[in-house]
Amino acid sequence: MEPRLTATDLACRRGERLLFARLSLELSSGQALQVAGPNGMGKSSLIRLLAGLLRPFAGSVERSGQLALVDERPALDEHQPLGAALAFWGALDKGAAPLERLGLATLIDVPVRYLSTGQRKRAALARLIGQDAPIWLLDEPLNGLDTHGVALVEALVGEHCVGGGMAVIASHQPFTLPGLQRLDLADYAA
Ligand SMILES: Nc1ncnc2c1ncn2[C@@H]1O[C@H](COP(=O)(O)OP(=O)(O)OP(=O)(O)O)[C@@H](O)[C@H]1O
Repeated sequence: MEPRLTATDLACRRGERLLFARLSLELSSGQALQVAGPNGMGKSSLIRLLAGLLRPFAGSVERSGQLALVDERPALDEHQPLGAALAFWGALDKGAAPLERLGLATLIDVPVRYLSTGQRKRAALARLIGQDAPIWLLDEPLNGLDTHGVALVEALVGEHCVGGGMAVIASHQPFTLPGLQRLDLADYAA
């Protein structure tokens, strides 16, 4: 089955505030979309709506295909060495995480709590790839990464899409990818 992600007439309310409304999007195999907008516009909220973790105030989200989410919480045991923490998920996941390419191979004995921000982000990417899901939802995937890390994420997303996957990238930073679509949340402010 072809992966697909469709949002129709979405509105999002957090607390008493309506953040955005009348937002529709449709992504299919091979496509990537950057969600941009200033702090607090609701980029993270949109990612969580698309993931099914938040209920829309109005509208609907339809999805076919497994999804994998990267946000600021990598869901790795802080007390375990990185290798063991990743192995926990590796036993459940279908794919293999490219530790060497992600710059993690020399860190497998380091407890997760000692990892730097960028190293944590790389570990989250290892989990993302391990999940082997066609739909990637990436909330600020470039945070904490150096220029080499940024280029790596751009390359990984490009390869994922060429391989038939799709990605939604919430980021206020420039993201370089051929054919990248763009949605500015400010255009949907309620
Ligand atoms: N549980 C909540 N209850 C009430 N308001 C919330 C809740 N969670 C988030 N908000 C508010 O919703 C707004 C949007 O938050 P969100 O994290 O989606 O924004 P964002 O565009 O991702 O911001 P940033 O770029 O700063 O990460 C913010 O004003 C935030 O304070």
